[in-house]
Amino acid sequence: MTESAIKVRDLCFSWPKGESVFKSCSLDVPKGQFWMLLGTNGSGKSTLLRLLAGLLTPSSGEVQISQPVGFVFQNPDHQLVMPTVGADVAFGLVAENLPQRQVRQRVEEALAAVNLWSLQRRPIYALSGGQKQRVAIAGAIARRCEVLLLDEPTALLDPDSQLDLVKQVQRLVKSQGITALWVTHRLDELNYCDGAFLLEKGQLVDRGDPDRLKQRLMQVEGISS
Ligand SMILES: Nc1ncnc2c1ncn2[C@@H]1O[C@H](COP(=O)(O)OP(=O)(O)OP(=O)(O)O)[C@@H](O)[C@H]1O
Repeated sequence: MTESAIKVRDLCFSWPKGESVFKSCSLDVPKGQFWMLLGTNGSGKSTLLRLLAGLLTPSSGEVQISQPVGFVFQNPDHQLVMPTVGADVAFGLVAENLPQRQVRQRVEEALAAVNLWSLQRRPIYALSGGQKQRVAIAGAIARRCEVLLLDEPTALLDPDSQLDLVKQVQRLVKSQGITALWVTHRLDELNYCDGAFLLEKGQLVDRGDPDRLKQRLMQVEGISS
């Protein structure tokens, strides 16, 4: 049987004022695969990612996720904190207290993995939106993250950069054995993943083959292929 990097069982979650988001949600993401999470506005996609990352605590149920976990937000300006590319990736390693030489090596490897090695000294403000998202991903790779959670990482990117980023993550999953869960509204991004979940009002109503889910959503939205 395939090993799961993310395993959720009977997850329940309500906001403090009592608004229930998940009543009994269960899912598995196989290790080393790239899965996407789709659903209408307010269906609970971001809340689920935050529960998986441990940023929110379930009311009940179980979340098992391979550690360490990296999180990529919709807006990279909310997570890049240092003045230059190399310094930002290195900043994520501070807690590990590694020797300087090892930090440098990990930063260089991670930036090479996202094709940004030559921009190590570039100020963050001088990067495009897509390059900033790749710096955020490099931060997770430098920390040797087993799982990458990406919350609409292409929402603020132009169409070419959107597809570049999704292809980049597909390559990383294959080359580094990372498991990725990517939230999106864009059906063309489904062409790059191994599987997808469809969330409706906190319930997983479909899961599996991305092409089938794409067809289903195109019918709902009245788009012809
Ligand atoms: N901080 C919060 N406090 C209370 N309710 C919240 C909070 N954040 C989100 N919600 C509510 O939780 C539900 C799920 O929201 P969530 O942001 O997870 O949906 P989503 O599927 O990611 O939506 P979108 O596609 O619009 O980003 C919604 O009803 C939303 O109004």
